[in-house]
Amino acid sequence: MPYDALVLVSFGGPERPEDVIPFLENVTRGRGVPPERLAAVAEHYYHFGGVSPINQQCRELLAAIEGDFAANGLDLPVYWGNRNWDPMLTDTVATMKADGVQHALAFVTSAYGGFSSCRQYQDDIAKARAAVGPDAPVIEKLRHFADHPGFVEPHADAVRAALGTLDPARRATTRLVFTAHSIPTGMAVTAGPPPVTPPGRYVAQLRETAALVAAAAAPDLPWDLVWQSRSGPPQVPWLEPDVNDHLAALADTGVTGVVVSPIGFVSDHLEVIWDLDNEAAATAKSRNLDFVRAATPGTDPRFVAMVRELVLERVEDTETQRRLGSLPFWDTCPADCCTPPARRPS
Ligand SMILES: CC1=C(CCC(=O)O)c2cc3nc(cc4[nH]c(cc5[nH]c(cc1n2)c(C)c5CCC(=O)O)c(CCC(=O)O)c4C)C(CCC(=O)O)=C3C
Ligand SMILES: [Fe+2]
Repeated sequence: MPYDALVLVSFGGPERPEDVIPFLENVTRGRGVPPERLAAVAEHYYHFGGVSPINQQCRELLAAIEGDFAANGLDLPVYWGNRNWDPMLTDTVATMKADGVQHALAFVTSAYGGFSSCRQYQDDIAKARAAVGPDAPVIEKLRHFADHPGFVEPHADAVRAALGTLDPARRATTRLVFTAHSIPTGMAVTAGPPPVTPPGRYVAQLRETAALVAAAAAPDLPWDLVWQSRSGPPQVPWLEPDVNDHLAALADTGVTGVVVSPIGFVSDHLEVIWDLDNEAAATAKSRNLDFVRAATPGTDPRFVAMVRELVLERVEDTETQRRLGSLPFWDTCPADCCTPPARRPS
């Protein structure tokens, strides 16, 4: 085993009301997010007592990975560090160094390519290593897992279960609506190694995952891929349609119910429990649409086992790679992949 640790790398979130604003400042520094948007998002966090669920979800995933490694004889310590809030990745990498870790793998809680979901995490790792100094452990990010059965199957089961709660008599007018975080269109068209094939790797992978989940869960139903949680100033174009606009448009065409599946995410963090369970659900209600939100993988044992499989496929030969899709994929992103967006003053 050429690796001596795994580090779980995630987004991070506040766990006390007084941490909400400093957290949001970390997320949006230099990114041109308007102050009104920040104030509105702060309210979403205050609605839940200033506690984002994401850190607790990471603790649970960490414990589940440790349990899975132990049960399968994989002797690899597991660490956890975030981009935006405690435990910050730089502190984690310092601890790893102090513990003698030399060559770690990183599992990032995002399945897809693109700047925010892949390149920025690699930049976070590089910055943390630079801050820790020349003896910092080498850290290699594991591959995109958008089409891994350990990710697709839990999403598909969740869609099936959600559908099961809707009136079967209305199935013919029910629709699957897959969502992911909207990103600026300029970021979408630079997602992937240049020359980027339109629509860019983020959108292409999401479309493929949506198709895989739909085919496994409900091949008879039509589906759409739409976007949620738009941020940024109104004059900057982001991926559209927004899920709320889309639900309203569906209601106008005679659709009676929707299953909303957030395939862009691995756990029920704030953008799921607020933007979907609250906002999108209210939009559906106002249009008389039956609405049910499908669960995210969380600590589904297949998702947890996937992390071990991703580690082992790195060590063993590539024949062991399990995947359901057909987009090109690789272990190591080229250095010029998913170039950073121009920084804007905040
Ligand atoms: C692609 C993508 C993912 C999926 C990949 C991944 O999982 O990493 C994701 C996840 C998340 N985004 C999150 C939270 C936020 N994202 C923001 C802002 C932004 N997200 C962006 C993109 C993404 N975001 C972008 C392009 C921006 C604009 C600013 C910038 O260019 O960076 C803001 C600022 C306020 C606002 O919403 O405007 C917040 C608070 C949380 C934590 C939720 C919790 O606390 O439970 C999670 C998991
Ligand atoms: Fe975000």
